[in-house]
Amino acid sequence: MEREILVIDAGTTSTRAIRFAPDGACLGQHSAPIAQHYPCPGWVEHDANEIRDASFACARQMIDAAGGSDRIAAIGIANQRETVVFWDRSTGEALAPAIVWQDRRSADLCAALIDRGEEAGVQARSGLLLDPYFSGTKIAWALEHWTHLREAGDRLAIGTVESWLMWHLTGGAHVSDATNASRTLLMALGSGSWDDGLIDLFGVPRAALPEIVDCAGQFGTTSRFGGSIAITGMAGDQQAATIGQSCLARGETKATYGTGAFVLANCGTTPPVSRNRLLATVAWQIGGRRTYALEGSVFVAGSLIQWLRDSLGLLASADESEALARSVADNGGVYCVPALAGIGAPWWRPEARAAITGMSFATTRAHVARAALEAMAHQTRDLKTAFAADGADWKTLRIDGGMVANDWMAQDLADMLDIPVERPGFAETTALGAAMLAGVGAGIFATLEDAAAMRGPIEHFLPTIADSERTRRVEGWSAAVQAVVVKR
Ligand SMILES: Nc1ncnc2c1ncn2[C@@H]1O[C@H](COP(=O)(O)OP(=O)(O)O)[C@@H](O)[C@H]1O
Ligand SMILES: O=P(O)(O)OC[C@H](O)CO
Repeated sequence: MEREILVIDAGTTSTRAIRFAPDGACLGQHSAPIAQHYPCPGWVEHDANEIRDASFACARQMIDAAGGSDRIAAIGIANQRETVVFWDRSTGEALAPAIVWQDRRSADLCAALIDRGEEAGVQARSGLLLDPYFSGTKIAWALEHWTHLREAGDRLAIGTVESWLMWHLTGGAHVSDATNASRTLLMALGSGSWDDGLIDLFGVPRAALPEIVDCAGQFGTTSRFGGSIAITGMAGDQQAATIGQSCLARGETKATYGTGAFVLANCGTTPPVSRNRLLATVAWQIGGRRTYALEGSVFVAGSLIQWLRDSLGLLASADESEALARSVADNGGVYCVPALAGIGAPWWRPEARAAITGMSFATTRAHVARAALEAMAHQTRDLKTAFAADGADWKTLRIDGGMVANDWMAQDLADMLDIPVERPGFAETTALGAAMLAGVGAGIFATLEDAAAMRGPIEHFLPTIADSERTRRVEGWSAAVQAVVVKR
């Protein structure tokens, strides 16, 4: 019997372990929720120990189900990106809460750096923008406000979530893969190394940072689950999904609709330069050679549906949004701009706040639910315009993530983008991409193209609506979005 690949996918709201056969068949999965902590408005924290312990408990369960560590050929890791962990090298203990990608606490620092005229230089070197989303200003904030981190001196280790998990899996390897490193604001995009100028700008002690490594290779072994297992794949979750969607050729594009929504277009082996406030990022690095992507990051996607359900009590379940959207002929003039955590690409306004516009006494919760789902297509369409202006127009869009179980939304994306939309039968594309990387790193596959044989069947959604209807809806959305995008 062929041995399996185990993936740990440490996401924002949950972490999971998934078993794959080398042919791509999913052999089992187990997940655990991750508690979200909101100590102040705009702050989002995780307990780093919980991420580690829950991820490893899921992994142990799946390894036991597989029949023990001997049955596992390799481990791959995918993770929520930008979230930053601080720990003590001598004990391995977390020294502070993990500051999550959605956290806005460094908004003032970003604004000050923008006012000082730093953004163009930062973008030219890192491919990113000055937004609290990225790890660099979160680290700067933590070092300024949490004095015990500075006092830890040489004992301080800083890393993103894969780095934290790798440390504990291997018993002390301090590494980060190039995709995760490319989200920190500290890496030079062209060279794949830490950038001294950026490190100085954010006041980060270089010795606290991990070594930047490939996404596939022999990164170390773990004995946590019995016998020794090699860890051979590692990538940020959105880059892993790009690989899992087999966006391996230039121009191929995917969109993942989970807590947030993230669109990545393969841009080949030269770092792209955005003139339309998209991000340039590493898609993967293998053999020291980087493939790049342009990215549009939308901060609020599935979390909008969760908010309608949990905070407003407007939905009984996330699934109900589909039945409600279908129950009305149109949105009744209602538009929802989900800037609940500021608004990301292509506007990048951390101070923007959400709005539901166009309501009357005739408005029902079905109209609001429909407007919330429609917001996904509208936000994606705005990104499509920005990508096209940056020379990366999409011919088709490959979609995945928890939200795309919603057939109505998948069709609405095809209708509003006016291109075919492809949805894989197997939704866990992030884990699949990490398994593909681990398979390459373990030598099961020679290349990612070979590993793409793990991908299963695809379902297609084709545009059906008239141009006039699309135009009418776009005009309504544009008016609503203009009302929330606060000019600096
Ligand atoms: N049928 C559905 N319609 C709309 N949204 C959904 C549906 N099912 C799940 N969601 C949303 O998808 C999100 C979960 O997706 P997932 O990819 O698991 O997220 P993440 O990996 O970011 O934790 C939740 O925010 C949930 O509200
Ligand atoms: O955990 P997810 O799937 O919402 O992904 C989060 C992203 O990596 C943030 O950049």
